[in-house]
Amino acid sequence: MAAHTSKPTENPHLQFSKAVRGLRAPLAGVSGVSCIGNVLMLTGPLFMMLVYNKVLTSKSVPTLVALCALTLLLYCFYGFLEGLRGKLMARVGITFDHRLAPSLFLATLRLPLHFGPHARQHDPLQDLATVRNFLMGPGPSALLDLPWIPIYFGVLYAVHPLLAAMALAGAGLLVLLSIASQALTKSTLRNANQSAVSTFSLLMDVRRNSEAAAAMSMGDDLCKRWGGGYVNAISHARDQADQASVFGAVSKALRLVLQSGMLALGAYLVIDSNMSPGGMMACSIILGRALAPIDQAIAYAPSATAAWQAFKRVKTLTSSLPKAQAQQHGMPRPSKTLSVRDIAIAPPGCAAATVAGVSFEIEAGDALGVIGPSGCGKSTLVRALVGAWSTARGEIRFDNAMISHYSPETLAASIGHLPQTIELFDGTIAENIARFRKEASTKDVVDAARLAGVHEMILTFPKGYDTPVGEGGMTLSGGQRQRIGLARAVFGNPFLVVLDEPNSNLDPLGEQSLNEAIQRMRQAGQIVVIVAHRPSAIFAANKILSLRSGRAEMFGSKKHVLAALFPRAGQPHKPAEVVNGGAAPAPAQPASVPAGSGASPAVASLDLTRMRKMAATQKAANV
Ligand SMILES: Nc1ncnc2c1ncn2[C@@H]1O[C@H](COP(=O)(O)OP(=O)(O)OP(=O)(O)O)[C@@H](O)[C@H]1O
Repeated sequence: MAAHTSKPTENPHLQFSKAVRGLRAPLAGVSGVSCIGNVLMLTGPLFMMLVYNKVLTSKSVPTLVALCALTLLLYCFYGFLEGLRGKLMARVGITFDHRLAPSLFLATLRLPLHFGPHARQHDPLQDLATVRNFLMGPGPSALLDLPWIPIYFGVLYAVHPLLAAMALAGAGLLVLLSIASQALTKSTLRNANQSAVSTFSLLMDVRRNSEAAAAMSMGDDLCKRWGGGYVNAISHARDQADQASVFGAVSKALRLVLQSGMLALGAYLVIDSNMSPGGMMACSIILGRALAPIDQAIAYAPSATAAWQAFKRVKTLTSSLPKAQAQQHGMPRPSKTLSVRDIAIAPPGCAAATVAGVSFEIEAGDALGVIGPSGCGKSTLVRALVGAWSTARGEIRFDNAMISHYSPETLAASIGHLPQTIELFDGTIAENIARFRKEASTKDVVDAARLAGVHEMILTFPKGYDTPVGEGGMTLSGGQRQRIGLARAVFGNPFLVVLDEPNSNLDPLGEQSLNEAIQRMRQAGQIVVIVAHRPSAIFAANKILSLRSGRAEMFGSKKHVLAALFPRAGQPHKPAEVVNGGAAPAPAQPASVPAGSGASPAVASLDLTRMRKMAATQKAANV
């Protein structure tokens, strides 16, 4: 059974259904092996019966030797089949995992974008591991033996109906015990899982923010908070173990009672001349064989329940993630315009929009500066522009085509993004710049680094482009991370490059490189969107979108917007092109913007003096 990996771009739900369907054939094979194995399990009782009834009565040593040889052969074959069944189940588990893991990895990436703060409740890859481990363990084999119980009962019935009745009553009791055990452990298991997930999330947060925790001596308090969830998870695990051991002990005792009861009943039937002593021994063994799968099912019930719950969680999650929309085949890479039409954006997991009523259109060669006070929605807007967050209303179009009509490959090649929090991944500088694309050439990586003005800086590292950046880029300084993040954003000359506060960690040299890079991208016919707090970041921009309280306040050429926002004394207030079809800027009370965020003036966070100076410089330079 060759394990093959799924195409990770497919819908996770589709991939899940495929993986489940893919289990059918191998499980049918394992059932076939189980079937032969269970027939072979009758070897022991038959051997015993023949020894008692034939060999002992005839006192024939050759018959005994022949019987022993045959039994040995059959047991060897049985052993081979058991081994084969175990190996097959291991491969079933691995194949299921391989088919789902890539799409569940992608689903994990999308969780925060879809569920927002509730994303931590899901850990599909951990759930997949639970299912895989169950499939690879002895649990499924025990379950596959269950359908054979009636056949053993049939054999007992053929020997004597009373034996079958007794076995049936015992099996019924064991099944009831198993159902009660499952019902009781189910909620304990769910609670244990929830506590474990929340404890793990906090642990990850602590690891990520260890500097702040250490600097402010938050360790003890964080430990108390983590400990609460941890103790909870552990006590759930203890409850579960307690329940399992009680049920296990009761079922074991019941089985022993049944075994002895069966012997007693057999002895009574022998005394009554209704059965031979060989038959009595054989029936006792058959009963043991008939009850073994039930016993095992009880033993494996907790892991089976955990695997079933994990399986259902993965199923629910994959079906709740948005499906990829139909893409138009052969859509070329965009090269002309970016149009935003009356969009509203709600953060993932939130019902209310924090940005609404934003419209603008920019063309190849434009650089748009997005300005406004903290919390006015700049990052929210650019997250929607790059497709990380979806829009609740309105449209974002590249060259007049909806963004969703482009294939993921085309979008990946057409969009570059430098987020506000620079997120580098554990790998080398070259790998990070190349976005971990295996097929990226060294030339493309160096070109991107040159464009971002970071090539010389990279060469100063002892290992140059092969320098490992560490987890989250921790071996680099903030400014170095930002400049490498810029190189990653411009890698492959994407049509749209979105930079969220790209100069927040840069020195003057870095800012100069940034502005030169923006100028070069404009000349190359790319579109650059820059979110800015510091005026120097929008030096190379030719258009400005001013946001206020989640609404577009002004949009137009930089000269006009800056003149409108910062009129000089005595200078006529020349209004910029007004958005929303000529309507006045919307009142500063958009949907659900938290109170207080609209209180500050539109560009209060920008340094007004520097901004005025810049407006004058731009006017002189006529940018
Ligand atoms: N993931 C989120 N979930 C819920 N609300 C969010 C989320 N991200 C942002 N917000 C809210 O949306 C509003 C806009 O936030 P955004 O980050 O877009 O502002 P910003 O203009 O980029 O601010 P800054 O200049 O400080 O970076 C804020 O009120 C913020 O509280």
